[in-house]
Parts: sequence; C-alpha cells; structure tokens
Amino acid sequence: MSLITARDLSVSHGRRQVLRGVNISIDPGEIVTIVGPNGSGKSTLLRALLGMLRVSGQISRKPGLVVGYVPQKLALDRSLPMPVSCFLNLPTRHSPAKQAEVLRRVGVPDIARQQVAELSGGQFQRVLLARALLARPDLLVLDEPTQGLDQNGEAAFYRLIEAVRREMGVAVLMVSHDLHVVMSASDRVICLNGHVCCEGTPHVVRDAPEYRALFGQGTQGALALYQHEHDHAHHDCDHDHAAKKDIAHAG
Ligand SMILES: Nc1ncnc2c1ncn2[C@@H]1O[C@H](COP(=O)(O)OP(=O)(O)OP(=O)(O)O)[C@@H](O)[C@H]1O
Repeated sequence: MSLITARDLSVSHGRRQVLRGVNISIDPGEIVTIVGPNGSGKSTLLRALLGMLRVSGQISRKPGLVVGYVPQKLALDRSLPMPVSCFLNLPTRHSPAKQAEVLRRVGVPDIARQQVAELSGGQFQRVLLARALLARPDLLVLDEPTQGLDQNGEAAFYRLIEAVRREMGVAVLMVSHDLHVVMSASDRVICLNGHVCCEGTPHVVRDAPEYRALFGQGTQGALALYQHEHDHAHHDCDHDHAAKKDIAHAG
C-alpha cells in the first residue's frame, strides 16, 4: 500500500493556479525526487501532500502515517541562544539518549550542547534531519535540503539520506535542483512544472523529451533548469506512469 497518494490534485494561491491535475504516489522505502524550474510548484506540492494547503482533488494517506518534514526555510532566528538539545525537543521532548543516538546517526555526534547559531550550514541541515528522524517517520519530506551547501556537503548529505533509508526503511520525498544528485540518489524522479511533465526511474526520465526540454543535456542542463520557459507541447507521459513505476521498483 502506498504511503501517500494524490489524484487530480490542483492548488491555487489566490486566483493563480499553481498546480493542476497532479497525480503522485509514494511507496514505502522509495526515494522520490521532484525537480522543476523555480516557481514550478515543487514546495506547493510538498505542502499540499502534507495537508498544509487547501486543495482540490483527492489525497489519501496510509492510516497512522508519520511524516518528518524539513521545510525549505525555517523561520528560526538563529541568533537566539538555544542549544541543539533544546532545538531537538521542539515540539516533542526526547530523552538525551535518544537525541544522542540520532545525532550520531546523522554524523554530528558531539554537538548537543552547541548553540544552534554557531552551527555551519551543513551541521544545521543535519540537525534538522535529526529532528525529523526523532519522530520515527515512515516518510521524510525534504524541501531542497542541501540549499547553501557546497558540492562536497551536498554529496555527503545525500549519501546520508540513502544510508538512513537503508537502515530505517524510511521513504523519502524531496525537492532538489541538483541534477547530478537526482540521477544518482533517487529511485524515481518527477519533473514538475505546474503539472507532472514526466516521471520514472532516473534513466527513463533522463531520456524523456519532456525532461530534456526542461533540463537540456549534459552538464549544461543545470543552467537550462533556470532558463527554461517550458512552452513545449505535452505528450501525455502520465499514461505509462504505471509501467515506469514498475521499472522503478524492479531497478
Ligand atoms: N503562500 C503563497 N501565496 C501566494 N503565492 C504563492 C505562495 N506560495 C507560493 N506561491 C507562488 O506559487 C508559485 C509556486 O511556488 P513554489 O514555492 O511552490 O515553487 P517552487 O517550485 O518550490 O519554487 P523554487 O524552486 O523557487 O523554490 C510561485 O509563483 C509562488 O510565487
């Protein structure tokens, strides 16, 4: 049974429709990455799936589903004096032993007493991940989790995500702008631009015309992501969604 499924999902911000007719489902233990140009509705889709927005269409969640969410921006004044251990207790209190275990798991074992304001960007991302993992989620939702990290930091973070998935069996739904990472770390990629342009295993998507129109080819693709106007006609690429998913699970 899927953890979360949305059918014919549409979302408007005010009078502006941001998402239309989106179908998506996340299965236990899979890593799914959403890519798309700025403003294409990626964060909106995550927030809609989490039940944070008014939507039209259907969203169903597995009963008792626990989600750990790491938002793109956290409205936290990092100049506030607050040790990591206190931050990890927001909003639910956890024992020091449990905190230590999860901090060790995300690769920052010695920082419980450190001030949040003193953490590097990479350490702070790991603390955010630790906080999400403390809830023992079935599904981790990460909105551009490596924003602000350098390439090494990004690669290390995604390796960590894969290790956490392997060890805890948690499914991961994330937004990324890093094509290279998307290709290597995801079971399934969804290209979004107000609607699902195409989706499937990284290899299936890489060869899809819709994906190439969005990202171009080769290393120049990352630039295309930001420049693309996305006015091409759409071949209905949802029709073989089931087949692609099969490939995703077989591979
Ligand atoms: N709360 C809001 N009220 C009004 N408009 C919004 C709101 N949130 C998002 N939007 C608009 O909806 C569109 C999609 O925004 P969203 O943040 O989902 O895109 P995104 O793909 O995540 O972008 P980015 O890659 O820049 O993070 C944008 O045009 C944005 O300005």
